[in-house]
Amino acid sequence: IVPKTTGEGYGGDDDDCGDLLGSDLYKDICPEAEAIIFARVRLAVFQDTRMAASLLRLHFHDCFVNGCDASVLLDDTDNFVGEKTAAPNLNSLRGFEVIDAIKQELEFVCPQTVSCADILATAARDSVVVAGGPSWDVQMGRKDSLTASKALANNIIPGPNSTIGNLVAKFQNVNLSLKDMVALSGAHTMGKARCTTFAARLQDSTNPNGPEASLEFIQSLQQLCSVSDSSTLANLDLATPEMFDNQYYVNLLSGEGLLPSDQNLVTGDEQTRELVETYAQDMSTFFQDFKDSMITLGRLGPFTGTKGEIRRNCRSVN
Ligand code: HEM
Ligand SMILES: [Ca+2]
Ligand SMILES: [Ca+2]
Repeated sequence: IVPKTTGEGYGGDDDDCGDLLGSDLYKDICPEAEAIIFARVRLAVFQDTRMAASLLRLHFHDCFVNGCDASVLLDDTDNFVGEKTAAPNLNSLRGFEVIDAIKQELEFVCPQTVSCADILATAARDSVVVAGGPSWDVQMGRKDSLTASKALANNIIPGPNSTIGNLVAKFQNVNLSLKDMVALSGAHTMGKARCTTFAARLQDSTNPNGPEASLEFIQSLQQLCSVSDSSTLANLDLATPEMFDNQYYVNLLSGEGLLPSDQNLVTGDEQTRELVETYAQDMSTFFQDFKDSMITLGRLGPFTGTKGEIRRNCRSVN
């Protein structure tokens, strides 16, 4: 395995952070692990199709903050503040119970063997597969953190009103490229967002720099969000919200991206617009780039080496 060389503690080949150990780590020590995770993800998505989106996002919000170490799963306690109450996560992240159920079954079959961080990475992959997207081998061997950082979660995860410069900077901050950013944004081909996250779109039916959203699209959002209920949701992909496909990019080209940050991929920068055009035209290029970037995302360390552990319960340190 070639570790990604990075600075700032990301990448996992410095100090005692360890490294990923390959995709067949559990073959001998917990051969049922991947089948158990897949079955649980498939069941969860069957019961609630949005769960595929939610599980994918959990892995993203984990990896951005101190790497893929399941920090996002730690519950707050009287003397510990985790990441769950950070602005990008609060009243927004879902799927914790699915991860709990997977962990419980794995602890029964092979105690303290499969890390919560590896479960997150695998559940994210399986969610994409179940929703009709590409598959890839998940590199295993992440350890679970003993800590979390609410401050970092607040600062490092991009928000929905980010400019293109902001988006690129926040991805580059964790050593992900502009291309990774555009490809990974394709995750918004499924799932939902609250009205508060796209309020800026309700005003902006005429965008001087890019494709003009149809009045119908903007009006339907205005109507949806006119009810003052902070939990009202819209589909991130208005056409195929439950399918993992390249429709998200097609929507962007017709001005029908939901989040301001989504639409900025077309209006804000020539390089990102060209990638959007490529992915809108060619699903297989999108699938290839998406899985490459997911593997890169999943390699964000530290993998915490001797400092980490394999939690028995994903919500708390041992
Ligand atoms: C490029 C910068 C990104 C921004 C600004 C962004 C922002 C957001 C926002 C505001 C929401 C709605 C949250 C809510 O209303 O509760 C959302 C949902 C979502 N995001 Fe992102 N996101 C970005 C990148 C990503 C990436 C890289 C992934 C995964 C690889 C991802 C996966 C998702 C998914 C699947 C949902 C729907 C979740 C659900 O329905 O439960 N996003 N995102
Ligand atoms: Ca983390
Ligand atoms: Ca879709």
